[in-house]
Amino acid sequence: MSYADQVFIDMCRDIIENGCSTEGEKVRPQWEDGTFAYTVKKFGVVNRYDLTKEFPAITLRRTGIKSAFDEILWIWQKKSNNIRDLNSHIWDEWADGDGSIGKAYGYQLGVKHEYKEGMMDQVDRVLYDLENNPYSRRIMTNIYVHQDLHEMALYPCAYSMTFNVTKKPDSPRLTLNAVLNQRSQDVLAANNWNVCQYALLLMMFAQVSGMEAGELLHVIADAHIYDRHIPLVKELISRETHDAPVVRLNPEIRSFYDFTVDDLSVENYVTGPQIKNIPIAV
Ligand SMILES: Nc1nc(=O)c2c([nH]1)NC[C@@H]1CN(c3ccc(C(=O)N[C@@H](CCC(=O)O)C(=O)O)cc3)CN21
Ligand SMILES: O=c1ccn([C@H]2C[C@H](O)[C@@H](COP(=O)(O)O)O2)c(=O)[nH]1
Repeated sequence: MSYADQVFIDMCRDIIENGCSTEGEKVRPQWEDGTFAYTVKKFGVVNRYDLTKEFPAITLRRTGIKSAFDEILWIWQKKSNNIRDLNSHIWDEWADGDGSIGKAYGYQLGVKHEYKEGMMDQVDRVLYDLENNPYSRRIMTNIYVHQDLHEMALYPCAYSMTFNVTKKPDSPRLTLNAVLNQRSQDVLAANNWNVCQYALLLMMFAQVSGMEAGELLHVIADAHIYDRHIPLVKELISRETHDAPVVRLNPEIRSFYDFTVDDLSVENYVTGPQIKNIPIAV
């Protein structure tokens, strides 16, 4: 069993057995047929993944690691808010006629801000600090920008990364760790998707900064399972599991902006069958 399988199974059991239901309450999302999408939820789920041990992919079903990587490049590297720059269709429901999802995700990461060192966006600020000031405790991004929320198709869910550098006693390389703060998590559709994405982001930032990728701490305020997902999750967590896949980035890439989807390799990814057509609450 992969470590991520264990974390995922424990989290789902805890939500189903001890979570609170929003049934009959005032909720925002709806199913395609217009009925309200209620959830069973837990407040404050915290999961820790050590990337020096294995890649945090579940094997209960296949996480689209390549598509997840493509989306993280769309947000963090292309800094795009247009679905035409994305190779999957996961954002189609939230895009306008021109393909834009508004001032969300990639848009915010591309906004330049004034610092003492000059004008930089949040991504370049992180890369600058990792190179010049790795022990800073101020290396973080935040895309939950209140003044722009009214122009976002969906408010950012995974909204902040805090990077923190540590050193092992006998290692020449520094270790890059990160906290991913997420206000809201659709556990079936996107938990492992988000975990794999931010693990890959941490690996990319570590590599181009000459560091080793260490721990990813995932802090989720509202971890929920949608009502129509409950039977799917129950079946999913009863499946047999496998060892974690081996996931590598092309070690020759030296600049964050040079990574492409072809620089990701996923080997030995043995999984259970895909759950086809998971309904997504909009
Ligand atoms: N209710 C809801 N849940 C979400 O997870 C979610 C939203 N809304 N709104 C915006 C984005 C879109 N996200 C999504 C949407 C769909 C998949 C999805 O269907 N994934 C497929 C694989 C897709 C692929 O590999 O290309 C899966 O099987 O998990 C993943 C993330 C995450 N976000
Ligand atoms: O990266 C993502 C993006 C979205 N989600 C989920 C979490 C919620 O189920 C919905 C957003 O609805 P809100 O009412 O705005 O919380 O999308 C995710 O898990 N991961």
